[in-house]
This record gives sequence, C-alpha cells and structure tokens, in this order.
Amino acid sequence: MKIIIGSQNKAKITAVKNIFRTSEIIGIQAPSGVSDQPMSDQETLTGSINRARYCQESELGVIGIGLEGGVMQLNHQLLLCNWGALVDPSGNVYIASGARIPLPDQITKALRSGRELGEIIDEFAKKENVRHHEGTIGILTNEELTRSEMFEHVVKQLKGQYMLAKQQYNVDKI
Ligand SMILES: O=P(O)(O)OP(=O)(O)OP(=O)(O)OC[C@H]1O[C@@H](n2cnc3c(O)ncnc32)[C@H](O)[C@@H]1O
Ligand SMILES: [Mg+2]
Repeated sequence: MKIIIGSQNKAKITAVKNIFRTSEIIGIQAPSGVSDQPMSDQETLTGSINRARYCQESELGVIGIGLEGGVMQLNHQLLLCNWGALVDPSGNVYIASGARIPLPDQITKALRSGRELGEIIDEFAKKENVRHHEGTIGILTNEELTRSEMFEHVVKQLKGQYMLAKQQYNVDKI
C-alpha cells in the first residue's frame, strides 16, 4: 500500500522507510497548520494530524503519515517532544509520541525569544542541518539516539496500532 509522508525531511522519511519496508513511500510538503516551532504537546500533535490528513486526502486509497517535532513545558522546564499520526485509507486516525528530553537553559532561552529549534541546535552543535541528520535528540544524547531512530519508534507504534485495527475490525473495508 502506498504511504505519503507530510515532510521532505530526511530523518523522517528514513524512519518510515525502515519500518514500512515493502510499501511505496514518498514525502510531500504538507501544511502543519500550526506554528513552525510548536510550543506544546497539543500543538505538536495537531501539526502531525494535520499533515497526515492532508497526505491521506491527496490521493485515493493511501496511508498518510505526519511526524512533527516541537517542545513542551513540564515543571518550568522545556522538553523536546515529538508526535506522529497515521491516517488510514478509511480516514481513521492513530497517534503516538516519541522520546522526550529536557533542553539546556541556553536553548530554552533562545526558544523563548521566538527562534526555531532547528536553527538554534545548529549553532549549539556548530554543525549544519542537524534537523536532517542526528537531530536535537542526537546532539543531546551524544548520538545514543538519533532523530530517525526516535521517529522509528513513533512509526512502529503507529504501524502496530493500524495493523491491530486491521486484524480486529478490518478497518480498510469500513
Ligand atoms: O520539514 P519538516 O518536516 O517541517 O521538518 P523540521 O525539521 O522542520 O521538523 P518539525 O517541523 O517537525 O520540527 C519543528 C521544529 O523543531 C525543530 N526540531 C524538532 N525536533 C528536532 C530535532 O530532533 N532535531 C532538530 N530540530 C528539531 C525543527 O527543526 C523545527 O524547527
Ligand atoms: Mg518544520
């Protein structure tokens, strides 16, 4: 079955390809409908659902996947957060979140001044395009966990929920 991902980010596309090995998979630009830098779990989740729905509705009979990175506040601290959504050919929505990790004060301050994490982390790590490679999660975990590995966990949770629903309710036929 064809899968359309709402992003052209390499780390996101690699994650989906590594989990759905046999399907035809493409990435397209899809509007998240939220800010470029989501600042809460709710906003990040909404962005992933909007992207997944847009992709699913762009072609008949396909699966749409949206993966969205953001930050959220917990106990006066900002944490990196990630959400994913899968919309199946019948329009059912499955959601899952990824690993979370606190952001250093220096990054939190820059985010609170309105800048995007993608840009801040490049400065912090003295690298270019971190968002397409190891990601913020990779930099902050000394590369123990990369951005595409983290998204692989999210995609596994999405795929698993969808496969279970398919077995139990034959969702694609509803
Ligand atoms: O092209 P898209 O799919 O939008 O990919 P993106 O890298 O911009 O990723 P998101 O929109 O999902 O993430 C929102 C913001 O948070 C940043 N971000 C989130 N998680 C990150 C990570 O692990 N590494 C680097 N940047 C991250 C990202 O660069 C954006 O500024
Ligand atoms: Mg983005």
